[in-house]
Amino acid sequence: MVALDKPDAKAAVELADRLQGSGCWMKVGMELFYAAGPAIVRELKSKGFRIFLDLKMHDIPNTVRGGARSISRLGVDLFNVHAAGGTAMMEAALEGVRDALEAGDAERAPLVIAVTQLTSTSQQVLNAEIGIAGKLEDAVVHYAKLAQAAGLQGVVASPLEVPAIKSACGSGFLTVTPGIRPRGADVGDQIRITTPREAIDGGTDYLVIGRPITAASSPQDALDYILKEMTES
Ligand SMILES: O=c1ccn([C@@H]2O[C@H](COP(=O)(O)O)[C@@H](O)[C@H]2O)c(=O)[nH]1
Repeated sequence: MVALDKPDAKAAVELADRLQGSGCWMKVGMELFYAAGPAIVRELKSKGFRIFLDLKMHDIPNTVRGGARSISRLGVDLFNVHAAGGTAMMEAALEGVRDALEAGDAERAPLVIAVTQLTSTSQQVLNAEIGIAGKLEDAVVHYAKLAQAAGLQGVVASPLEVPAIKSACGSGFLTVTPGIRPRGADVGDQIRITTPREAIDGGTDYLVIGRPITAASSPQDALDYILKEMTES
């Protein structure tokens, strides 16, 4: 999944066009969606891309239900909420999807997954700033189990936590993992990272990669390099 973190529709579509035929999903996050709105989702869908709408909803259940209803009408393939919003909020997201289907406003149900702990969060920040005690991996697994019990199909986590999530929730529970950095790439604000190859070896289902592709002088070459690294034995 390529994180299309671009400031406007023009820049996003130019980049997506260069990655046509790669088989990649496009991840539309806050920067692009707040600038370009639902139209960018429709445009990318019309070009054949599968879409992860990464808006990380975190609000009261009624608001999330309405948000999920609207997102489902857009025809995205996957969207997310924060597991920290709790069970009632996650269940409300699924109710919103059902509302849209029952009203005939959506053809298919998008997958709904939950953010566990952001990949920019360190063990130290989790304990000392956020105020959650214990091991970060345990907090991630706790959120994953909560999301699964609420009926969600998977979670966003670091690839480092995938083996623990799969062991707690089963291999069919989806893991979508940002925090991917090819060897030698600029780490930026990411803390819990692996290489693409390590993420695959750890059993992740979907890799989310932004700047290592989108900030490269040739995004196509950067993607090819990553795909090669992923498939080499
Ligand atoms: O825990 C999370 C949740 C979401 N993200 C998003 O993934 C991409 C990563 O981009 P890079 O440029 O490869 O760092 C970005 O859109 C984040 O909003 C995340 O990184 N961590």
